[in-house]
Amino acid sequence: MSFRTQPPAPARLNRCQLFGPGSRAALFEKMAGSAADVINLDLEDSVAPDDKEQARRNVIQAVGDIDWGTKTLSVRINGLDTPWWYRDVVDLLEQAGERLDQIMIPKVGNAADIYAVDALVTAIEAAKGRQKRIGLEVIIESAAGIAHVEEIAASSPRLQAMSLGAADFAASMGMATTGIGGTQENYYMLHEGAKYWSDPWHWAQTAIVAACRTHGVLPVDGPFGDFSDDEGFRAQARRSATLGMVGKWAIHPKQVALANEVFSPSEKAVTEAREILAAMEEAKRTGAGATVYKGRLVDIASIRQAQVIVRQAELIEA
Ligand SMILES: CC(C)(COP(=O)(O)OP(=O)(O)OC[C@H]1O[C@@H](n2cnc3c(N)ncnc32)[C@H](O)[C@@H]1OP(=O)(O)O)[C@@H](O)C(=O)NCCC(=O)NCCSC(=O)C[C@H](O)C(=O)O
Ligand SMILES: [Mg+2]
Repeated sequence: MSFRTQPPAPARLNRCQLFGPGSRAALFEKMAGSAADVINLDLEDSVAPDDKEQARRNVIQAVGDIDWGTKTLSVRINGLDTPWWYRDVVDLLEQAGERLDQIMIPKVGNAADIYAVDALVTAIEAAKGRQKRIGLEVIIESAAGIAHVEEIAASSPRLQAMSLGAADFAASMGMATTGIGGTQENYYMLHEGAKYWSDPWHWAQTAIVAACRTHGVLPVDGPFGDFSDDEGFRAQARRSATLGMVGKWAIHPKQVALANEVFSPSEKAVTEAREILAAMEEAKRTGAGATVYKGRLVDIASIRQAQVIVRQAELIEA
């Protein structure tokens, strides 16, 4: 480990973030009753321009009126290139109750974007005497966002989570697809006449995970657009989990169970992780730094790997 140790990410569940348009107030109770760990009430791209103000009013009322249980409650504001974002922040922080946990900033391009929102949030919190410090989460969904991903991850102590927004990311990068996440038909290698599909989201995901892990932020996979394709969602989510992401968005309620399934370690994985920790305790007792578990090497690094799984299981059990 470097002299500068890796800060822990927020210790809370973030397996699924369920989105719903702020203009569809009838969905809010259903979202609150879902099994998602995080709720994102949207003021941005799922809300038509003419509905922006009503959606903002709906969301402000819903923050206080609905029982959100123990979920993390987040509101996605409009982008900083629009005329709506400052009013989203001002009205939310002046009028919404203390139940609000986070503001999600879309399409961030550099650390200054977060600085601007942080400054506004900080001033309103002080002016209004808000007791709970609002967290921030961001979406990396542009060429600039991924180019500046590390400075964005380091930008504010308020920053809790960072998601990859595959739809806007693809558009900004000029990718030849209208698919939102998942396998892309034309992204393949050819070997002896057979096609082998590769993952065009992989490099952006690993850049996000590395930036997040360096600065103690939760890395999250964004939307999977085809909500009729459960296996496609599972495959995408499993790749994200393998890379170190902690959860995935749901843009339809049927995706919540899929995300929770993939981002909760299986009983078998938890048992193995606990057995590895026990094996290493035993090795330590005998003065060894490495031992054999089920025919394979485990050493001190294996303790850190096993702890990732055990900590996640403990959060779920709590
Ligand atoms: C995708 C939808 C528009 C589909 O809505 P609908 O046609 O109503 O779906 P169903 O009829 O299949 O609904 C079945 C039941 O589930 C309820 N429902 C629907 N959506 C939600 C929801 N989000 N949360 C909770 N419950 C929901 C329906 O009311 C039905 O209930 P019942 O009648 O009692 O059985 C819609 O799901 C939707 O609007 N989804 C969210 C869209 C959204 O928020 N998009 C923004 C995030 S993705 C994005 O922005 C891209 C990203 O930024 C990027 O760039 O990648
Ligand atoms: Mg987007």
